[in-house]
Amino acid sequence: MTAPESTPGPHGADSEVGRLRTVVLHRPGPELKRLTPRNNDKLLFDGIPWVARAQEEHDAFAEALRAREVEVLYLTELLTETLELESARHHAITAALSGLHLGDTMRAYLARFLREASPAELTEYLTAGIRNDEVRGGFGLVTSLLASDDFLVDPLPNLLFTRDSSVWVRDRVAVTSLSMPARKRETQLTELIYTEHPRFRGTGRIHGWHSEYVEGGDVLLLAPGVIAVGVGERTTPAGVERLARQVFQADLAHTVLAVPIAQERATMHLDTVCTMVDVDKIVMYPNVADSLRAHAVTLADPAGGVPASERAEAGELTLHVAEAEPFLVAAAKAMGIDTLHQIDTGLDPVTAEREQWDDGNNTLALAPRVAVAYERNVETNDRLEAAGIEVVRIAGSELGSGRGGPRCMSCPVTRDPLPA
Ligand SMILES: NC(=O)NCCC[C@H](N)C(=O)O
Repeated sequence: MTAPESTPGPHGADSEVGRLRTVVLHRPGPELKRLTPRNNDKLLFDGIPWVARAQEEHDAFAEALRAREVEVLYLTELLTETLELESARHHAITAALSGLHLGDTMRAYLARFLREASPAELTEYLTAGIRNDEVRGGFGLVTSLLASDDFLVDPLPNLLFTRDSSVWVRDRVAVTSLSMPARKRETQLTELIYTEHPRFRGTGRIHGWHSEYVEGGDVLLLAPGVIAVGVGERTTPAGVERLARQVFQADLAHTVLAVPIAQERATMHLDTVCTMVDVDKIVMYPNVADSLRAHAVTLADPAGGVPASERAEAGELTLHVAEAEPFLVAAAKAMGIDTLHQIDTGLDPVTAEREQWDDGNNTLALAPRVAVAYERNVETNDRLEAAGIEVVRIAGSELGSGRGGPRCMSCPVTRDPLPA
């Protein structure tokens, strides 16, 4: 079988706010129906979403993007198209069955079963998972000893948050490496799409799911050449070092700001505390604003005359790590602007805390000064408007139960470059 022909790119993004052209979303599907009060914590949801309503909310989000002439690509459609290719099917099935919990009998049965599935069925099995009581063969010790509702292939309810499993940096895509066990398999799928789908085949890649932990929600393209990376519950110090080396080597950035954030669920990613809404404006959780600091990481001796790619080959890529400075100061310096203006979430600490929890800071910029935000964060949205930002409000009562907002739920594939 062959996948449909499609015209590639140009794809890429060099900021958070250049006009958004193409985005990858995931419409919530059967994987959300796997959530129960017994497994929701492990699967990183704070509640049990009403799936039909979550789909309605998500459709309205996609419609708001299309109304602004943004091309919406769906992850499952890309995956199904990718799985029309025999090599992709083979990789996907092998990776999904690599877990040591299966045992040989069940693994062999599932491999045969999945090989016979159509591309659309295979997409569903890979995303919604397979439960022990759903299989019709492969019975043996593992089937008998596992509980009937144990998963043989885990569901991926957090696919909804397409931001985290890949990030475009200029014309390269970084397939990320997710730290939480419940999310690890997601990047097997994004890597497959970017490797095999005709639209993306040949795209230059950095990072990868075997690399040190970096999650897309921690990566903010503050300006062309300047990337902020949160280091906390998800992205590790080694992860930001690896990413910095790769972006310097490929000449994708001149500065990476390593930003320590509290290792807590409320601040799991940098984009839960701040997101860019204009070339020089950031919406930020005021309760952390004063304490947020950053180490500017640059290439040591960047003017040494030898290109970074050659120095990397020679094993000589030395990083310079500056002393930590207040985040806004370090960011403005690296961006070459006088001030990175902060817009606060909420008016008082309690409102700010509530709206931060409900992803008030997690906005998706469609262009400079135009951002999608959850409607529920009334105070933050008012403040954004007072600062001259057009707010495109969407409902998120069900979508938000996984703790992610419009930025988390979107992977920008193409943005217009910012005017020089
Ligand atoms: N960028 C983001 O902040 N993504 C939200 C991810 C939520 C998901 N339930 C998680 O815990 O990983």
